[in-house]
Amino acid sequence: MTDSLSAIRADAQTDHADTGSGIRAVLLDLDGTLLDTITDLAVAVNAMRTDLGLPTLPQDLIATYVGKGAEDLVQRSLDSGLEAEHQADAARQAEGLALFQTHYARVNGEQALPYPGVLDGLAALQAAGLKLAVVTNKPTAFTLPLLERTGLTHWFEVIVSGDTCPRKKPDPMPLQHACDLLGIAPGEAVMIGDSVNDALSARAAGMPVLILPYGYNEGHDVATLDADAVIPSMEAIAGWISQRSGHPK
Ligand SMILES: O=C(O)COP(=O)(O)O
Repeated sequence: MTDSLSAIRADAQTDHADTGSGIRAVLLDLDGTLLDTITDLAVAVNAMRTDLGLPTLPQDLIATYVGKGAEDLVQRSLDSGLEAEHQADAARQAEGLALFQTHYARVNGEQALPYPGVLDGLAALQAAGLKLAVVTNKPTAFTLPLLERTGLTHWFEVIVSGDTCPRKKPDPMPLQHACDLLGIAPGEAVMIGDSVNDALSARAAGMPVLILPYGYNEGHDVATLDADAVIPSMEAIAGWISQRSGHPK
């Protein structure tokens, strides 16, 4: 862990739920899964571009750059539409990242909203006795205020952000770390996400993965992902887990 504040652990060694499915915990992606954050992200990206004398980009295009963390979002937003020889060098990227961070700190959470079904879905998972964790590529400095501002913090025993571990999704490390903090094996968790980064990290960690179709997925159809199922909304996830046990609720 690079920052002791980047992971929150509370009550993680208490008795574990037995849903009959072998699943004890649900790991949830943040951007594009729990919260629709693209408006605030696009405001910050375009404010950065304006500061650098660049034209703004359409929000839908910026949405295809979300998923691999803030540095990657800034790099892709600076290089958008440019040939390789004109792409931003390290100094330009650092300047862009600093500007993005300043702007995003100002607007983070202003227009972010839970997707339909998220609150009922979290309530159903919690009622089923499942432990809940966030595993996001968003940096800690933005994750924690965003969860606070949108009233979601209290649902989660563990929060693993993009800078909590040395490697981000699609590496399995942050998912494995969340499981360690929860005191469970990766095979006892299910990952819920919207993108290739969630699907690949879950597969590599050896856990099932369910995909929600409304997020960002870097501009690609979610049907192309290697996932156990594409589920229409968070409300359906508790049902999927209980059906997996052969004892539908
Ligand atoms: O910050 C990002 O790029 C995406 O964050 P996520 O992992 O919650 O989708």
